[in-house]
Amino acid sequence: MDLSILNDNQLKAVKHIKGPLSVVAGAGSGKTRTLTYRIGYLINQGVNPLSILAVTFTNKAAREMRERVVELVGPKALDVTLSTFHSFCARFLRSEIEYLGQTYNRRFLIIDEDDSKQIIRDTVKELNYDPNRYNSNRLKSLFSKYKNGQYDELETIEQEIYLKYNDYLAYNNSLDFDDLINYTIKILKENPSVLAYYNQYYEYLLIDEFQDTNSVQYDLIKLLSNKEKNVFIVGDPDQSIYAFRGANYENHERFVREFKAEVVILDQNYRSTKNILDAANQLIGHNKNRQGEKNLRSSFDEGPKVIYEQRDSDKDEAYYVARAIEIIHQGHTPYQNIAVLYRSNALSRIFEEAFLRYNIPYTVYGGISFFQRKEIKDMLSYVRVCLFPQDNISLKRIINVPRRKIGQTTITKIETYATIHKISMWDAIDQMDIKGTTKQNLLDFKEIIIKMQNEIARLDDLIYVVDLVLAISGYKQMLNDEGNEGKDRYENILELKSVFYNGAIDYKGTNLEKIEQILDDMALKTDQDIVEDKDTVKLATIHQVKGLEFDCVFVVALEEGIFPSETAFNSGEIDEERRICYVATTRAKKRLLLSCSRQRFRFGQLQMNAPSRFIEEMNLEDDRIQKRKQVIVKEVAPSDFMTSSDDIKIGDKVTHEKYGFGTVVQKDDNVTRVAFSIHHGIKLFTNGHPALKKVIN
Ligand SMILES: Nc1ncnc2c1ncn2[C@@H]1O[C@H](COP(=O)(O)OP(=O)(O)OP(=O)(O)O)[C@@H](O)[C@H]1O
Ligand SMILES: [Mg+2]
Repeated sequence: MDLSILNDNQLKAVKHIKGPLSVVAGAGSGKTRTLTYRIGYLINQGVNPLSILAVTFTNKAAREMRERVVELVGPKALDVTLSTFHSFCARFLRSEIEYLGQTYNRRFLIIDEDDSKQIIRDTVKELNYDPNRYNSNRLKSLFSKYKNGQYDELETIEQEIYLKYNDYLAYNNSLDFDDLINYTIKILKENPSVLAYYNQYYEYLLIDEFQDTNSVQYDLIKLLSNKEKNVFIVGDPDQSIYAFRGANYENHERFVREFKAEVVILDQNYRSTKNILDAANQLIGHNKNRQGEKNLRSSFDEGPKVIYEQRDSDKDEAYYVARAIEIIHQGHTPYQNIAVLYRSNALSRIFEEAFLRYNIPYTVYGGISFFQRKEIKDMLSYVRVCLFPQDNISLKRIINVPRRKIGQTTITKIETYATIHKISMWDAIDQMDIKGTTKQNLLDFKEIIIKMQNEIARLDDLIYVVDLVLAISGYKQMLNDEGNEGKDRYENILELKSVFYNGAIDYKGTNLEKIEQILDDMALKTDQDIVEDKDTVKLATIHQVKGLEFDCVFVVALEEGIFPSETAFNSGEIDEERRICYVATTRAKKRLLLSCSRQRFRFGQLQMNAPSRFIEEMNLEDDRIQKRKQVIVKEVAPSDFMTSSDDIKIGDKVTHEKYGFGTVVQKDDNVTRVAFSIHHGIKLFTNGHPALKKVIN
């Protein structure tokens, strides 16, 4: 292992063996690299790889880190536990969940966000509450916050839904993502012998992207660390962008305080050119209450200037980006080294259209992810039911897909019977008294599953699991009958084969044991995990590219109301938005292009937006930005306006005593929305508000 490529502070961190250490460092300063080398260094110093637990933010990052460490020290590194918090907890619970008592057993199902929402919807319906008022999206995020300790109390009806939702999960031996972490903590807290075992087992903990841990994860780290406290955390408080999930950038200081940790600061950036880094540093300098303020230095020349472009319409902006990509691509930058980043998923569409037109190959992160597709979930549910026929949630998904004349009424009847008799639906089918053909249809279904079970157990290569399920279930026939759309879905399913293929290599044990691990992995996939390394331009939200880097980055739709987002009202939230923008700009290695548009269709309405304040804050050397500052000042000359404000309509120019010149961007029955200059952003007024004066051109 060659340590000479590390700088002094990196080396100091890598060589730190005993006791807690916090590496606080800016973007691209080699935090992740330092953590990777430290794992290698520990192993070289004779530390048992089994006693090392390293936590990364995504499964993909974990896989890449494992590959790197294997390169550094060889196959011994395969024994290191390298996973996300959720995967670690899933693994822990697969062996320890029975400590929770009767309700759960090891064969639990991990349900994803969509499943959770569906169960909440069903619960609200069953309790006869208004599904609009008790909207499943809102409740899901509320329950999640509640489970994470971000909320102290739920209102009475919410509490009722919450309890019933949890009962349903427990009854069906299933856990949502939040449960994974909470139950792990619960077991460790309540069972000193289990805690002692894990404390003895894991002697070294390493956490990447520490700035995005929430308090529950923090508690878990604390529990897992034994009295030696060999805890190594790396992170950048300026890149903390998961406040909405309870992440707290102050955890760094808390860690240093509570663990009495040593601190190492890295301030040499090895990713971006000087121009890019200057812009990023200027931007983040506007945040108040920064923790561990640092001044990042670039290791490179100035490089090309950061480019800023404002277009008249969102479509124009997308075409501008497409053309720029073509030029950059012709200059020998592969598509895969280019990323287009935006604040929220909905903004991708207009760029996709432009890329299609220009024949630019692209991949969108997120959206409907591969593993959320119906056909993929159906396939996995079949496999689940083969492994665990008692899994009601999976069984319900596929019992009548393809159609087997088993209607919703029958399914509900079986479920009710099963609940009353405290048995699974699978067992209920045998015991229930059902008439004629329906009974036969149900028995036929069971027969299909039993046949699959037998065949899967006998397979000598797991790559055939998918074909087998497709054929025996009749799913393939069903897709065949669907024509073109069926063909697409069939192709998606074929992609699953590689997952089983890889899983078969990665895991040991019987077919069933391997499949069990593969299913867990898939349940815990994140957006970053899905995108393959094809030569395509990556379209992504900023949250999805944390920790990654690209030669060329476009940050688009940089407009007041979009980025910073309209919902970020107070200065704390604006600071979070600014950190998100900082993450975006620091993904770029060589080129950074910022763009926005004057008009944009959003939520079905035409909206006028001012350029984001963040552009000005980057202090770019760009005449147009300087000129715009002057224009704004000039346009608020007080003599040009009349006083009536009743007839203000969308597109009108207005002025306000405090906010100056602005444009009306939206108006409904009650409210007028006005976009002011970058300093003030979008403001809301009741219609006819006297403070708004229309400007006569
Ligand atoms: N000492 C070094 N010499 C040369 N290159 C380095 C050095 N340290 C790190 N790098 C390179 O710098 C880039 C950024 O490193 P890395 O991703 O580890 O930074 P990071 O601090 O984790 O960034 P982020 O804050 O975005 O997570 C990588 O391409 C890495 O290989
Ligand atoms: Mg990193």
